[in-house]
Amino acid sequence: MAVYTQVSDDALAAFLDEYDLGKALSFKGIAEGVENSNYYLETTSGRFILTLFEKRVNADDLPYFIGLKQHLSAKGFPCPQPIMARDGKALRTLEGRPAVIVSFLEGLSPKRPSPAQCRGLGEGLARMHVALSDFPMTRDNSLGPAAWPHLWQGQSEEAAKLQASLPDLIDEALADIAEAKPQSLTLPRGTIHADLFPDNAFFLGEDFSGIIDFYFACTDALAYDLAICLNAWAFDDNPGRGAIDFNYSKGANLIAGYESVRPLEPAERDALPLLARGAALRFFLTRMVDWTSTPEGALVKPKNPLEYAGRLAFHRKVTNAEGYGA
Ligand SMILES: Nc1ncnc2c1ncn2[C@@H]1O[C@H](COP(=O)(O)OP(=O)(O)O)[C@@H](O)[C@H]1O
Ligand SMILES: N[C@@H](CCOP(=O)(O)O)C(=O)O
Repeated sequence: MAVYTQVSDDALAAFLDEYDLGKALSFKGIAEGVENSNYYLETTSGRFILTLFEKRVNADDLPYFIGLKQHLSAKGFPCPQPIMARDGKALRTLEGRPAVIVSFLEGLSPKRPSPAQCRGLGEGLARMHVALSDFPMTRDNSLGPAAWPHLWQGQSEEAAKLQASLPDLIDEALADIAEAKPQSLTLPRGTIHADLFPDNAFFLGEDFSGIIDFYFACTDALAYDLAICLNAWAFDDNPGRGAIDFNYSKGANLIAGYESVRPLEPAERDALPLLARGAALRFFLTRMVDWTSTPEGALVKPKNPLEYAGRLAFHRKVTNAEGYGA
C-alpha cells in the first residue's frame, strides 16, 4: 500500500482552504503505486488525486513535472492536470512533504494488457512524444547508464540468493552497456515518460484513455521510452512455470502503434535491442535496491527483480528490431 505519509483531518481541511475546490466528501489512501503517497479525494466540486512526494522524487524537479503535465493538458493530451491553489501555485506542502492535487483521470490500468491495448499504448506513447516536442524544460535522466553501476554496488550477494547466476548476468550486462555506450548514440531525443508500465496507462475497454505518473520523466532518447514499454508490456510472466516469454504479437502491435504516429528512424530501430537491454537492467537494479532495502512488514510490497533479469536474458539474444516483431 503506497501511503507512507498519513494526512490528518485538520491538515487536510487547512490544505483545502487554500483551493477553490469546496469541502472534502471522501478521502482515501490508494493501495497501488510504490513511489509516492497517493490519496483519492472527492470534494463538493469533483474528483481528484492528492500526491505527497516521497524518497525518489527530488523536490527541485517538481516544477518540471508540473510544467510537463500542464504542457500536455494544454495540448489536449489525456493526463492528470495540476490544480492551482488560489495563489496560482500547484506545488504546496502538506504534512511536511511537497504535495499537489491533480485531476482524476477516467479509465482502468490493464493487469494483463491485450495485443490491442499494446497497439493503443504505442500510439499513445508516440502522441505524447509529439505533444512534448516543443516542451521547453529539460531534466537529466538520473537513472541512466551512469547510475547503474552505483545501484549494483553491494547487491551481488543478495542477488545470488535470488538466483545463483544473477551476479554474472548483471556484471556481463553492465560491462556490455559500458562498452556500447547507448548515451553516445545520435538518436532523436526529447521528453520521455521513462516509467510507462501498465499501471501508469489507462484504458476504457480496449481504448487508450491516458497516462499518469510522470515522476521519472526526463530528457532522453525517444526510442528508450519505446524500449521500456517493450519490457513492461510485451512479456508474459508465467511464474507458475518459472518462465518469462516475449509475446511477439504484443511487441509487434506496440511498435506498429508507435510508428503509426511517429515512424522510427533506421538508427532507432538498430538501437532497439541495446536500449531494451538497458531498460531491463535499469528496472532490475531499482527493484533489487528496493528488494534489499524495504523493511519486512512494510506497507509496500517490493516488485520482483527476477522478472527483469529474465527480460534482460532475452534481450541479450536479440540482434535486431525484427526480434521484437518490428
Ligand atoms: N490522476 C489520476 N487519476 C486516477 N487515478 C490515479 C491518478 N493518479 C494516480 N491514480 C491512482 O493512484 C495509483 C498510484 O499512482 P502512481 O502515480 O502510479 O503512484 P506512484 O508514483 O506511487 O507509483 C494509480 O495506480 C492509480 O490507481
Ligand atoms: N514501474 C517500476 C516501479 C515504479 O512503480 P510505479 O508504481 O511508480 O509505476 C517497476 O515496475 O519496477
